[in-house]
Amino acid sequence: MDVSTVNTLPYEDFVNIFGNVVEKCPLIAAAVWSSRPFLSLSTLETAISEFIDALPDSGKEGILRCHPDLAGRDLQSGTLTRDSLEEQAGAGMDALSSAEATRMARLNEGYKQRFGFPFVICARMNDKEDILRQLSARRHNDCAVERARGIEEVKKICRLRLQALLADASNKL
Ligand SMILES: NC(=O)N[C@H]1NC(=O)NC1=O
Repeated sequence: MDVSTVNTLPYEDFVNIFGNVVEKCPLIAAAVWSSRPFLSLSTLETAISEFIDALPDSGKEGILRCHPDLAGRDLQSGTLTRDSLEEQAGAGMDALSSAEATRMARLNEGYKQRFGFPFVICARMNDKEDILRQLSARRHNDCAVERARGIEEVKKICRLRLQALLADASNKL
């Protein structure tokens, strides 16, 4: 699907297609629809990024809270979104040894208790070892640093999801 097709989409279709580029935050797609026409994929990405940046800290934390834990309850119970499942499986989150799974669960819990939102990282850009290393290191940061860091990761996830959607010929309307 090319950007000129995207610009012709009524908001219902736009939200159906782009509603999960930020995990479980269709409101963001619904909001940036007003910024059409987009000159390119990167203009759409910039509109999303600017919308997120304009949110108060509580809104940014809300976005982080819409993300499932890595190797967490949703993965185990099969309730991840399709995007998230592909990303987590690609990083080997569905094939952790029991020692790794225990370590991940303990670190995720500690992180959430400290910050009140989950550890977020772009799983497509990291393998299992990177994820465990970064989770272990980032839990010592200040809350403001982690809020900003998590949002940077959300934007990376968003960019890769957008690229995949626009590359997918089956999205040609
Ligand atoms: N918590 C967290 O980072 N979740 C995710 N990251 C990613 O790339 N996909 C996710 O579900």
